[in-house]
Amino acid sequence: MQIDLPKIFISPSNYIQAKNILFNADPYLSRYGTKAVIVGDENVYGLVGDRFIDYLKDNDYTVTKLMFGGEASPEEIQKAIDEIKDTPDFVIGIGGGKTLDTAKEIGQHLNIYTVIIPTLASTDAPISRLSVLYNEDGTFNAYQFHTKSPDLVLVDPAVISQAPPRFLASGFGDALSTYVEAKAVGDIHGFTNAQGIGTITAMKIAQASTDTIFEFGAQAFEANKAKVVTPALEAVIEANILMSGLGFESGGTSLAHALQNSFPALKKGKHLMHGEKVAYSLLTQLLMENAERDVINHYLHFFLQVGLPTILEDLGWEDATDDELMLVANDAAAAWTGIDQLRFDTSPEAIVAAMRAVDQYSKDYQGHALAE
Ligand SMILES: NC(=O)c1ccc[n+]([C@@H]2O[C@H](COP(=O)([O-])OP(=O)(O)OC[C@H]3O[C@@H](n4cnc5c(N)ncnc54)[C@H](O)[C@@H]3O)[C@@H](O)[C@H]2O)c1
Ligand SMILES: [Zn+2]
Repeated sequence: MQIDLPKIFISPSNYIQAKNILFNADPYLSRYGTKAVIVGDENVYGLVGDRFIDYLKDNDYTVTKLMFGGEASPEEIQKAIDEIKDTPDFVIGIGGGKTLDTAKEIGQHLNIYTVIIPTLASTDAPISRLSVLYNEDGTFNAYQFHTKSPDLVLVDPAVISQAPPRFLASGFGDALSTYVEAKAVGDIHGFTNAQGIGTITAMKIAQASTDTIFEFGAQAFEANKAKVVTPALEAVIEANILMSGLGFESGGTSLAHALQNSFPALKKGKHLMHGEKVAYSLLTQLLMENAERDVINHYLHFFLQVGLPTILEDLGWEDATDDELMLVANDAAAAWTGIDQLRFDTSPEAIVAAMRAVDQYSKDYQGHALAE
């Protein structure tokens, strides 16, 4: 007898969020052993990483420090693994999404515990059981799926509150896309990143992420500008990282993520963060789905409030030709095999049309908003 398509929900073993937890982490880390390897970049070591290593050493851990060079590429990951001589008990990734994806790869490769410490709420990468790999030139390489999710995700809002608000806004872009994309996948009973079909649980969590951000995002953004932790900031950190992470992984990603992955196909434009690319791609998906005007306005209004891209100029593509936009659209349409099953026209022509329509809609929206 054949089984039904399995509904699958996966998650990290532990998520712990508390202000100032980083320098009080010993009780939560000691269960994984005493021999740690830590991966971070120069910037993050300077901000908190080196002090954290001192804290670990003061608490009798032995620590091997690895330097992340900036790209989660197979080459760089292999280089990091080669530097590890003596198998540690656990790996700690500290920093942004690319560093964390590298740490997950190391944990998987060495078959050791994986501890993830995001110093930003810029993506939902901390939660997932996958790493997004890139080529050295920054183009997308592959989604690398692992056999287990992180053992511990340790989130310190005091650290995250010190980062520039652009990072938090990017996290809003990534997280607000989660429900819209999961819904599109759920509508066709499509496969998710958890390698099954979605659950009501994942969909409800994705919805909760959106609701939390719309309710507390603006206040949280201001708190982040002031570099302080407030209940609103704590709420959206949980929404950007935990809720969005659980929602996207077991709910599914669709057009917006396929599209943002393809931005490098057009070899010009501004350097954008993951969540910024997702934000523009989400607006594109909403127009392709023919979402109601109130829904589009809701997202657009919020994106403008927090400085997320809503016009082509924000991407550095104000003079992009249709042929150039078609490069991106073709790449997106080719990259995701399920794309043509979505319940709306996902042809490259439809993608380009929607990208242009977003630009025009936002310009007009802003014009009217200014005139009011
Ligand atoms: N694996 C997944 O499920 C998943 C999900 C979403 C995104 N991603 C990946 O995550 C990556 C994007 O991550 P990102 O947006 O965090 O950017 P990033 O990792 O490329 O860069 C983060 C930058 O912020 C700096 N930084 C870190 N903490 C800081 C702090 N507290 N203050 C100031 N600067 C700080 C870092 O030094 C780095 O330069 C992409 O590669 C994307 O594909 C993966
Ligand atoms: Zn994402």
